Formats: sequence, C-alpha cells, structure tokens
Amino acid sequence: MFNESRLRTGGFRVSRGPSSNELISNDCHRGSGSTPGAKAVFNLDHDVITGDSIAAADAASTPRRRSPGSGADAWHPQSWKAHPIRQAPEYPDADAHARVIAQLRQLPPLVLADEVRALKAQLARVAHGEALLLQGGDCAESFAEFSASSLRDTHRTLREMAIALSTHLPVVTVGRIAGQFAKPRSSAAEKIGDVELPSYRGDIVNGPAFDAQSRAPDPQRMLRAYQQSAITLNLLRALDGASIARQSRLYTSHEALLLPYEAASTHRDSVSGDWYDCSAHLLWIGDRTRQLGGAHLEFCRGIANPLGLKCGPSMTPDELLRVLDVLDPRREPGRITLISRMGADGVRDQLPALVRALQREGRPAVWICDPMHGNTQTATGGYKTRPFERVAEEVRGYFEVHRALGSHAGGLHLEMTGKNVTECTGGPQQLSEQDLPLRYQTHCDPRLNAVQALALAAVARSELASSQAANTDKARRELPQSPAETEPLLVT
Ligand SMILES: O=C[C@H](O)[C@H](O)COP(=O)(O)O
Ligand SMILES: C=C(OP(=O)(O)O)C(=O)O
Ligand SMILES: [Mn+2]
Repeated sequence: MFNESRLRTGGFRVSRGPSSNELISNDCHRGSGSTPGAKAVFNLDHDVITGDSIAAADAASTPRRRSPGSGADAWHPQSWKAHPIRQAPEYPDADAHARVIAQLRQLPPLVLADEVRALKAQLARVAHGEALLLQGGDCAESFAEFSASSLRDTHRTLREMAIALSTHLPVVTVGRIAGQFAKPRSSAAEKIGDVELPSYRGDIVNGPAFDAQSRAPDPQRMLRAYQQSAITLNLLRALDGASIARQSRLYTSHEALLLPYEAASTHRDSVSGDWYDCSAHLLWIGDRTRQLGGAHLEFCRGIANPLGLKCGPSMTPDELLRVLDVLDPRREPGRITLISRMGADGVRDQLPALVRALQREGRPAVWICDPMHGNTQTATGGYKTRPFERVAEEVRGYFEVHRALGSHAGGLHLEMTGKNVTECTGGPQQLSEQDLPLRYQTHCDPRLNAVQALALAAVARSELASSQAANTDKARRELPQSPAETEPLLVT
C-alpha cells in the first residue's frame, strides 16, 4: 500500500519516501524532496507534480487510490514488460539504456495531472456531441526541423482551423506535438542496393541518415526528445497566452509507442492515487500496436490520461469492444477517442459496423477521422504522398456515415504543418507530383501544408453544416404535428 506522509516546509509540500512498490513503479514523489526536512525551494499552493490544490488534498481525509486490476491482473508502470511487444527498438547497449531510463525517471513531468483532467473533461463534452476535437501536427517531430517559426506556424494554423470549425461547436485542440517522435514502421529493415540497415524509427530512437551509426538505436536520444518537448511546451504555453483565443489552449499528444520512455514519464498523483503519463496530455495507441494482450494495451490501460485508439481496416467490431473493455472498463466519457483511418475507399463500408457496435453497447466515445494514413501512395520518384482529394473524400465519407447512423462526428486527426511544404499533392495550390521535391521536409509521412490544412477545415465545416441541417430536420419531424392534430387546446 502507498504509505505517504506529508510535511510542510514553509508552504512547500514534500512527501516521505515511497514504499517499495512506488520505487518499482517510479512514484512521482521521488526526487520531490522525499527526505524529511528537505529544503523548500518554492512556496506553492499546488502540488508541484499534479497541480492539485494542497488545501483540497488536505481536506480529503483518505486519498482515493486506484490501481487498475489486482492480484494477477495488477498494473504498475512496468507491468507491460511481461507482455509481447511489437515495434520495439533493440538497443545495442542495455546498460547505457538503463542509465538513461534512470535519468528520465528523475526529470520533472512535462504536463500536470490537473491539465490532463481538464482535457478529459473537455473530451467528455465531445463524446456528448457538445464539442469537436481537432488533433493535428507532424507525422514525426524531428531534431533537425525544430524551430520557433515552425512551432509558431503550426500553432497558428491549428488555431485558424479551430476558428473555422467553431462556427458549429466549440473546438478542443490537441497537437501531435511536444513528444511525437517515435514511429512504428511497416518493415524493421530498409535495404538500399546491397546494404540493409534497421529502419528509421523516429528521432527519439535513431537517425534518418542511411548509415549504420545513424540507424543504431541510441538511448541518449530519449533525453534530447524530452528536452525538445519541454522547450516546445514552453513556447506553446507562451503562444497560447498571446493568442486571441486565450481561453482555449493547445493540449499535447503523441503515440505511446516507446514504452520505456512512457513508463519513465509516469507518475502517481498524490491526491487521486491515479497514475498519469506526464509526457503528454493525451496518448494514443497506433494501429500496429493495439493487440489484445500486447504490451501497449497493458501500459495504456493503467494510466488515467485520455487515450486515443487508431482503428484501421483490420479492426473488427468484436475486437474493438474487447479492447475497450480493457482500456475503458468504467465507460468514462472522455477517456477514449477512436480515430478511424479506413482510407477514402473503405470508410463508407468499414466504419459503420464499428460505430453500430458502440451504439448497441451504449459505450461512450469520441469518434474522429484520420484521413491521412489510409490514403498514402508512392509517387513517381519514390516520394510518399497523399492526394488532397482522397483525404477530403475520406472526411466526407466519415461525416456521411455518422450522419446516417445518428452518431456525433467528433472531429479530425491530421498530419499537417503550418509551413508551406510540398508533401501532399492537390489542394488549392494544385500541387503535382513534380512539385514534391521542392519542399519535401517530412521525416516520415507526408503532411498537409497550411493552405491544404485550412482547405480541409473548410470541407469539414461544410459537412458540419449538412449534419446540423440533418439534425434540425430530424428534430422538426419528431415534434408533435400541430396542436390541432394532437390535442384540442383548452380555451378558457
Ligand atoms: O506514421 C505512421 C507510420 O509510422 C508510417 O506510416 C509508417 O510508414 P512506413 O509504412 O513507411 O513504415
Ligand atoms: C503511426 C500512425 O498511424 P497509424 O497507427 O494509424 O498507422 C501515426 O498516426 O503516426
Ligand atoms: Mn504518419
């Protein structure tokens, strides 16, 4: 059991050392002054890790402790290690890896638990049909392409898209940003000529250059990714403060793929007893790592963050319900965001069965559409690209399906940037395959540029208008006819 005692030192709360369980589990209090009498550095009214009010914590006589499962089913931040894992890099030097993980565990959380809870509450509104979710950013953030101007441009483009969509409903905005570094790959190795090397798995793992040294997984990269995420968050918070839409903020998200990094970022909230992966507000499980019984499901089921789940063409209704039983046993609105990525040709055929399955079960979920990953093509010259028209067509199909089933089309998940890159063809600039080499800068998949992203927001906006009109028609049809046709009016 968690054994905590709190001391106050000049208004700064410190916690006594964790029990052995918390030591194994990377408890959040480690390092926050766990020695009684540790020096107070700040005078805070809120828990330094969770952001919770100390007064509220003190008022709660027994903190609610929730660890998913018990006995053989018990969860802790390392329990995923007993499960089969896919897409995990093989580090050549296990000791060097262990040293970096130990360092990461000592570093402060990047986001606070109360911010995570605020996002979950907003996502619950999306699940109830009262708001929309816009999630977007790079396929893969990179060390080389990191600059204030590109962050500013992506922040601005996401804001502009949110404003375009908010004519219908309030918009919750979440970036694929400040931690979106790890990439699952179709193939573990890449071969050029006679040379075969490990595939590039994102800057948090290895380098993109095609040479043996770059492609060897290097644990030091996790520390650099952490630092870049912290710097990114710092700028995003400043940009949020300077934005005209000050009341809304940009939350962060990434794929929970590199589990040693995610586990090292996982802290226990001293007030609720829940575990939070403090590397981002929202974490999602990719289409390649969502197996029942697998390590990624095991890790994600135990963290209290809102979770995304990619649903590609191979997802069956039965499998989806079983995965949701694991990830969201309490059926908590805002906990799960389902991200369908069926492709323009598949969405109308494959999405309805999944939506109906949730409707039958009365399960809450946010449904959003990733129109990127099911529409990737290889252009002449070998560039991966996505034709804007196919992307737009999947968005239209997604809205049609939800309209037909009376379900809330909750928003979009996009690979996009605020820069004027040439990675996806088509759109208002009518980019051709010949234009791709001009500014093809992505480290992994092709992104919409700012103009294309805003054009896609316009497509979604017009679909939202159709959905709203359909809802109004339906409501009108469901109204009692006219008073004369129902009950005679009482005239006095
Ligand atoms: O972002 C998603 C995947 O990591 C990416 O699509 C994989 O690309 P690959 O098929 O070239 O490995
Ligand atoms: C890997 C990704 O997508 P998916 O899991 O849907 O292939 C991604 O969104 O970066
Ligand atoms: Mn991608």
